Order: sequence, then structure tokens, then C-alpha cells
Amino acid sequence: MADGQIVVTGLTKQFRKVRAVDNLSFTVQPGRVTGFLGPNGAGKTTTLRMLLGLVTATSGTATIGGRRYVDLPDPLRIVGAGLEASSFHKGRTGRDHLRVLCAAAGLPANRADHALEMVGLTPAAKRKVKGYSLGMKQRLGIAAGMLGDPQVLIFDEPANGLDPEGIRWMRTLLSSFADQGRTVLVSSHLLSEVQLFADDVVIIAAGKLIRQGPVEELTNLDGAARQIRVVTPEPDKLFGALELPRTAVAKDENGGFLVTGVTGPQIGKAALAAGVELHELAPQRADLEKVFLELTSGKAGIR
Ligand SMILES: Nc1ncnc2c1ncn2[C@@H]1O[C@H](COP(=O)(O)OP(=O)(O)OP(=O)(O)O)[C@@H](O)[C@H]1O
Repeated sequence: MADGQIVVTGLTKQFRKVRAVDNLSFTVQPGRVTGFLGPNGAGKTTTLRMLLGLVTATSGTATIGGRRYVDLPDPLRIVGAGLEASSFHKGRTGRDHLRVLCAAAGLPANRADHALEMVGLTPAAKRKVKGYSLGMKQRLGIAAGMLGDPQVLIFDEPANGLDPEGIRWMRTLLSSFADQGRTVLVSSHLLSEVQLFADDVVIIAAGKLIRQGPVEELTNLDGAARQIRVVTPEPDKLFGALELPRTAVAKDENGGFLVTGVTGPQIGKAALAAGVELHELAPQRADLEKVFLELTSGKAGIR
């Protein structure tokens, strides 16, 4: 396979009355962790299932390295997926679960131990899955996706239910996969979490693309989401000189002011001209949660 780029073009899925995915197009690059975000019912799982050939698209295409999943010569060695962490046979040990998958995929059984090692589950390899914590099950799901040592990894909500320590672990693991040049696509509805582990995000709502790009760009949005924190002993003089409406200035709990609608240089220039002392002038990074809510508001809803 030339590379592990994922290309989704005009993808649509109509389930009877529900248009779960609606003319969706986006790309996912190798060597990066891409977060696939959307409110509940946005169409994330349906999109991933179409990408993996588990659901037939009504129209449009989804390709991995230029081919549809069903046309890949040896799919399990090219794409690893963890879609449902809950679908384990509870009475099996973690190791047996992976060995069964190896056998089904025609992979050598020792891949199971290697994958367990990779996700830190070796000490629990011989314990039954029913005794695993949620975090351990998530790790096992990731190990399952790694069995064929694939170029492309696709996980549905892998960080769901993990504690902060588990999330940190997940971040390190996913970025190590990306550093090896793999393509990593991970869905989530926990936006603050995606902000921690993704390089790029694809945001959808009601089956449609809302935005795609580096996390960095999204959190540095201009406009409504952009605020500048100002600390000054002479706020009235400064904001008077800037001729800002009252609504553009909000006090924060630490004695500073959050200002919207002007740039940092504009504030600095006005302060200099008015002879006002500035103790702090700091553009704030918008948090992804806020950006996401602004972008998807009114478009979510239960369908
Ligand atoms: N097999 C199906 N038959 C009918 N409707 C379906 C089917 N699968 C999904 N849907 C509908 O398609 C829409 C998108 O569902 P999907 O599970 O893809 O969303 P999601 O973004 O993964 O949501 P969540 O975060 O809640 O898992 C929903 O309205 C859902 O009810």
C-alpha cells in the first residue's frame, strides 16, 4: 500500500427515515492522530463502519490507501480496528481472546503476546476478561487492533471510561503509533480529551462535516472564541481609550479582564498612547469544548 491515507468523499448513509451520514468528505493523514468528534448520534460509528466495509454506503466512497476496505488484499494487516470494547467473550482470558482473533485472521498466535505486551496487559494475560476493569478492556480492544501490525488504526471511543492516568497512557500510545508513520483515527464525544491526544480533528454533526483541521488551528480561532486577558491597574482608562463596549470586557476571578473584539497589538498600542501600565497581555487559547459547542449548536439534536 502506497500510504495509509484515509479519504472519505461524499459519503452518505440513509437508514429508512434517518440520514445518519450526509455527503461527508474529509481526509486523514498518516503520521498523525486524528480525533473524530461529534455529539451523540452525529454519525461517527456509522462512518467508521462504512470505512471498514461493515455497512454499505448509500452513496459516496471511503478509501484507505486508495482502495475500499473490501478491495484490500490483506485487510487485517493493513487496517486494525477496535469498534466495540464490550464485545468480548467474558469467560475467555485476555490472551485467549487475542489468540482466537489471530487464528481467525490467519496470524501467528505469538502476535497475541506481543500485542498484550504493547498495551501493558501481560500481567493480566491469563485472567478472564470478565474480571477486567473498563480501562483493561479498552487496552485489550487496542491490542486486538494491533494484532496484524497494521499501517492504519481505527478506534471507536477508546478512551471512554478511562481515568486521567489511563488517558495519559492512551495519549502516549496513540502518538507512538503516529510517530511510527501509522494513520490513527479515533472517535470520541469527549472533546476535552481529544484536545489532549489528537493532532487533527474532524468534527461532524447531524451526519455533516462541520470542520476539519489541526487542533492547534481550532483552538486559535479568531472571532467570538478569541479572548485576550489583560491585567492593568487602570482598567477604566485603558478600556475608555479603546472605546470598547461594556459587553466586550469581563472581569475574571484573578483580578484580570477578558477582552473580546480587539487584538493584542491594538490593546498594547492603546495602552502606550494613553500612558496606561500593562501587567499582562495574553491571548487565551479557546478550549475545544467551547469551539465545538459554537460550531455544532443547533445542528445536533436527537434524530
Ligand atoms: N442500523 C441502524 N438503523 C437505523 N438507524 C441507525 C442505525 N445505526 C445508526 N442509526 C442512526 O443513525 C444516526 C447516527 O448514529 P451513529 O451511531 O453513527 O452516531 P454516533 O455519532 O456514533 O453516536 P454516539 O456518539 O451516540 O455513538 C443516529 O440517529 C442513529 O439512531
